[in-house]
Amino acid sequence: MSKMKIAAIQMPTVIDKMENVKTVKNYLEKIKDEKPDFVILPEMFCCPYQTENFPVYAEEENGSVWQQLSAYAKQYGIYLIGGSMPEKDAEGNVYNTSYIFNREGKQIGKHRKAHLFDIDVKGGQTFKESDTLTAGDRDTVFDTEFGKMGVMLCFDIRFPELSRMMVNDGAKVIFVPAAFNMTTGPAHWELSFRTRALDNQIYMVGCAPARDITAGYISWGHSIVTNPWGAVVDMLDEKEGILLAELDMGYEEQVREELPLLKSRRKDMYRLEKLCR
Ligand SMILES: NC(=O)CC(=O)C(=O)O
Repeated sequence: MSKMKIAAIQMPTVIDKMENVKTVKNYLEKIKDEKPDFVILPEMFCCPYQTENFPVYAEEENGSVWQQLSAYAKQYGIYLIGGSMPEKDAEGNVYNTSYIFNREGKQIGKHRKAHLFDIDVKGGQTFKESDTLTAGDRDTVFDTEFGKMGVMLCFDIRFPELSRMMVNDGAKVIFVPAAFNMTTGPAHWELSFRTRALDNQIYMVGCAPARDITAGYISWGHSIVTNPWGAVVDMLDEKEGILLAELDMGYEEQVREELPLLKSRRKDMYRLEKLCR
């Protein structure tokens, strides 16, 4: 199958965890006639994005939010990239985790954010995920009838090594639940999605929370799809809404043939010890 339909739900995040889960259901109901193959939610879609909230909202895998997402994937017959939520493990570590469900509601992937968002921009955004979160340690690629797909979380996009690992593992599209802010958003959001799409000749799909100017962390919004040529297919503004797009895997192959960047890599020259120091 060459063409797949995606929907990115740019929803608001409110304090009541399960209210956010209901919002997902309302959106799925609204878009069901569009018959999307993949639906993606924003980073921390059910937990206001603040470090002190992560341990409080955290659930173990199979918890109440997980159960609902699994049920929605099955009910609507979609692949659901469940944005992200705080996950706690048996040792009490908390991760920023994206669960991925197939059309039967079975979990087929799980990504724990590997690069924690610790920044301190003078006169701009300060944030320290590592105050309450533990980092994941692997890339995430899963199988579908359209080929392999990848998921990474927000700050992960800034590290080209991770997307390249996923493409080497066969990812045809990279889904990115994310929440840039009013400092990094205008500067780097579109640029990051276009760059990763261009250097990997791949579709990138970003889904952000809708902007709430009263929130402790203000989301940039602008959910986006970029294509293997590095162009923007579509992008929302900051308001609540849905981005629907068709991704053509045939076009991806065509770009990779016409401009053979992946094939022309000097693998004989690149050295792990030079890339990782
Ligand atoms: N939530 C984030 O990880 C934000 C981010 O990556 C950014 O650059 O902003």
